[in-house]
Amino acid sequence: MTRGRRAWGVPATARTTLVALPLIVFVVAGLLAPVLAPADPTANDLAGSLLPPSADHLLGTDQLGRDQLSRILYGARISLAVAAAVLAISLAAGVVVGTVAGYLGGPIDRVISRVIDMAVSLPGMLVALAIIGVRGPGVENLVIAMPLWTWAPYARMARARVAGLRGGPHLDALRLLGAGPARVIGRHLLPPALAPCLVYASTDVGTIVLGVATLSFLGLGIPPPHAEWGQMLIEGRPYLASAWWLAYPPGVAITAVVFASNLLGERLAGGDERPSILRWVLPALRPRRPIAARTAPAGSSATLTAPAAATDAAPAAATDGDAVIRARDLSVCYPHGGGRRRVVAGVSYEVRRGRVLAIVGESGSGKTTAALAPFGLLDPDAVVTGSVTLGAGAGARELVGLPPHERRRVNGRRVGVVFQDSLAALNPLRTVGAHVDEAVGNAGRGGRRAVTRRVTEELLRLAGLPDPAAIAREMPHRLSGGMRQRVQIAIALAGEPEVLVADEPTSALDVTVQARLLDLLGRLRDELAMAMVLVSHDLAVVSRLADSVAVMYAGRVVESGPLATVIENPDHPYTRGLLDAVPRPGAAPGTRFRTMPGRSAAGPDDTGGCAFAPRCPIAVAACAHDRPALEALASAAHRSACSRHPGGTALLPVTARERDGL
Ligand SMILES: Nc1ncnc2c1ncn2[C@@H]1O[C@H](COP(=O)(O)OP(=O)(O)OP(=O)(O)O)[C@@H](O)[C@H]1O
Repeated sequence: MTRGRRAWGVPATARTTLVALPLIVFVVAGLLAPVLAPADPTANDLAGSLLPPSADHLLGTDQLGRDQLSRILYGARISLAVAAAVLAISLAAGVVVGTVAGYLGGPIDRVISRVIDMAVSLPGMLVALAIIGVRGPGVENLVIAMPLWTWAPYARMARARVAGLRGGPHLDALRLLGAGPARVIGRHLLPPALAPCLVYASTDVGTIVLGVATLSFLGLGIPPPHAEWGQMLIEGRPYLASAWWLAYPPGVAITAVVFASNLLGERLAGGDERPSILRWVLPALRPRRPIAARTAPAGSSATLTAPAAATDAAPAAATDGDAVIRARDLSVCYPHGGGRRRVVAGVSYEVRRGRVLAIVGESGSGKTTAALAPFGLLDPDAVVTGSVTLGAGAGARELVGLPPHERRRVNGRRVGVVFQDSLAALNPLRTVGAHVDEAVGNAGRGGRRAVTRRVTEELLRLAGLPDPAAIAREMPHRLSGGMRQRVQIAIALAGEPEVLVADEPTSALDVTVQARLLDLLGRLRDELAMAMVLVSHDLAVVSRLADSVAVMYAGRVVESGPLATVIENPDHPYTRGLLDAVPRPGAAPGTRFRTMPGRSAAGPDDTGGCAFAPRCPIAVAACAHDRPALEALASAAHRSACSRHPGGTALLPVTARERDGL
């Protein structure tokens, strides 16, 4: 049966309420006990002892003449208050400890995980007995003793949830916004960690109520004369045969609460019905109709289109010497088998204001790593070397090796990033508006709530989203993929960045939405004169937007230059292979696109010669051991790393400046 549907004509919410009804009744009864109870639950009346149920005493009286109904009502108050206190402590301690362990990972996580394992394996009731045995019975000691074993399952659940989220693009996006660990944990990891714990807590209510009753039954819980259900059970036990109304009502109350809490927990865990916070956390469990974008349709981006004019001609906003980002000899290593393995080697590029550099290559060629390395967005164990300068003159900043607190002043302000997986990059718990508000605040462009929201709506409008006020109130999963990418663009624009990095921004979208998004990026580039780095495996996509291109293979740039030159006169056999695999204008109907044989080589240092040689149709023996350098061709800006130069263009001598730039 589909979740949320009616069974026997009863809606899911009504069935959940029905299941939870005994719990709800006792919570309300406990809260209203001073109003509802007909008598003082501790007032003795020996003349009226052991009276059976009657109109005066609906549940009779006990051996001291105390009204049983009043004691049941006050018993609910005490049992559920202790359960609430124990749950609050266990939840808070467990979720915080588990979240910190899951977030930090490494040795701290391992130590905390062992402690959690030990706490879970302890016989909880024995621990509570030992502590109460030393400290004595009483509400306070119960509240101290019980969380000592009840916190551990929450910690385990929270740790598992956060460890699963730790490496996600959503956290990369937050780091990019300049969020510190406290903000990441507090705002973005605690809520999802809390969700499964809340489901478990609904079951735990019954366990704790039963535990309190058991301890009271053993004389170690709530001491007399307090009305407590376990206490009432022990007092009624000798009268089971003669005065059944003493032991049965508290027994029924305990059973009802335990059953209701277990059934409720089961329903919530099964996803049949969720309180609102869980609905935010697990949005995928409900079928949703994405809101359709209302922007005008555009043409397909599936064909390769060379720019009309040679792309050396800068857009109006750009002037020579406007380089906003310059990477020199950028390399990235990861720990590997006791040593290090380079995955990107000696990459150099520069992008000027109002220009777009596309980094293209097959999967695993290192394009994302080369594009994100300057901004500290790789895994923490990545070792980045070389130099990347952001800006020019007095505002220039070296990004490689920037300490985290200084990086926070760059990311989200001077640099914006659009990630490939828009759903993963956005927090499913927060509205679109909250995401953009945060980016606006971080960029120092916010103010009072209403002012920030106005800026947010302006950014959403700039990103081409219709009805920004309504979109701001939506949750990310309610939007289509194209709209979520526009939200990411709005977030990236919040700091009016000098550089926008878009990592495969359109690869999950259909061609029409892809084309609209690329047009939007092109418009923003022109209007805001940003430098853009566009990462893509698809030359057809980049041909729509890029001015220059760097083709990467096995962690190295193998060809670079103005887009029109590279497309019309490719030199490297790998670039030719990429071009042969996409539709080109003027291709005869029925033309078959060729795919390159073989698979991409693993890394830049895996072979002594040209990494592409094993797949190259024109390789000669020397290619296997001589690694060709990136050399300038007929135009100094067009460079290729192939010793055979199948483009047939003459080689120019390379100056030191040219060797370092595009
Ligand atoms: N955390 C990591 N640890 C070790 N190696 C990594 C790590 N991240 C990436 N790599 C390696 O770096 C190389 C380049 O990866 P990268 O993601 O930059 O490639 P890509 O060209 O962007 O591919 P894709 O389009 O599939 O993302 C790959 O060989 C990849 O396995």
